Amino acid sequence: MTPPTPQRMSTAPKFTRGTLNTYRAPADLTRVTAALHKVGRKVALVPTMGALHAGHRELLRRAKRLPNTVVGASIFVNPLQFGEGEDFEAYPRPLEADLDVLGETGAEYAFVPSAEALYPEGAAVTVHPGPLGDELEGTVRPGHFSGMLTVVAKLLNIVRPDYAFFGEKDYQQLVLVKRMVRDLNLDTRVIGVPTVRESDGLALSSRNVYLTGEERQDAVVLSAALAAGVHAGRHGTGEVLAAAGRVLAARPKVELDYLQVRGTDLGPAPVEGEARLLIAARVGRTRLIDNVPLLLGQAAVQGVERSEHQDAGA
Ligand SMILES: Nc1ncnc2c1ncn2[C@@H]1O[C@H](COP(=O)(O)OP(=O)(O)OP(=O)(O)O)[C@@H](O)[C@H]1O
Ligand SMILES: CC(C)(CO)[C@@H](O)C(=O)[O-]
Ligand code: BAL
Repeated sequence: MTPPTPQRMSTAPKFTRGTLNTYRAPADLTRVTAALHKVGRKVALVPTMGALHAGHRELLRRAKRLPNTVVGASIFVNPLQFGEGEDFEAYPRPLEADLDVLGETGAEYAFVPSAEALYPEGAAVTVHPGPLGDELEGTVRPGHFSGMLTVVAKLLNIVRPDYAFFGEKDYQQLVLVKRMVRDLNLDTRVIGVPTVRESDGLALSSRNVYLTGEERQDAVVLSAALAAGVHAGRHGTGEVLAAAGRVLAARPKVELDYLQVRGTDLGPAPVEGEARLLIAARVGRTRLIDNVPLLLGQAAVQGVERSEHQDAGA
């Protein structure tokens, strides 16, 4: 039997772009993915806030590599994760262009709910992120991670995806989503995807469109500082932060919110081994975040030796 694709389902999609069907009502999409599961298909979800760029395309591309899997994305600018004075109203919403991108990448469904459809009675019951929700991004954006986890929990319950893809660019988000899925026994495998960057190192972000020409040049200091930190990994956390700080000092207009070394689970940094270096800063009125993996202590020396060995064609 040929497995049904969403466009052959009884719930009528709003319109079609290539193989893409767009659903606005949560119940319609739930019916479609349940039917797909019944015939043995897997489902992958890429949650987004739209304004799609090459970072999102990479998430979709990775999802498309899965066998026997129907891939789709949600586009929803979630009011619950924005604080007062943040850019909820200004956030770019180029829906038609986004649906074109999804069609081009071979996505088969887009979930584009309204706020009324997702929160018909408001949001009285929400997900509590635990202590990590108040650290790093949480210190600057109180309540952000509760709002983010609440909408992600809802999306996972509506779509029931076997796989959900998240970018490492929002590393704290990725760690918290993984933790929520474990702690609440949600039946989805969360897959993290490395950050896609511009050729000068700037992490792609929907918010980059806010930057003026001069700010765009300043913004490169975030990834440059992280690269300097990684380079200093063998000397330990103190030297990592000092090296990154020296690079940041060259762009005094960039205002640092935080620069921290943490463990890969965002617990305290280890003395030795795998860690994460995270940064958040304001460039003009735009707030940007970035992070990279790094090796600390002797592990960094061995890491360099290993990659030199590989470069030598061993
Ligand atoms: N440069 C990138 N590389 C890989 N994944 C990314 C990148 N940018 C965003 N993502 C991922 O895409 C998903 C949707 O993110 P979102 O729609 O908020 O885009 P964004 O570019 O991160 O926007 P924002 O400016 O709000 O941070 C998230 O999982 C996010 O981590
Ligand atoms: C995961 C997400 C779609 C939830 O609104 C958002 O935080 C994002 O785009 O990273
Ligand atoms: N990309 C993370 C979502 C947010 O900044 O609200």
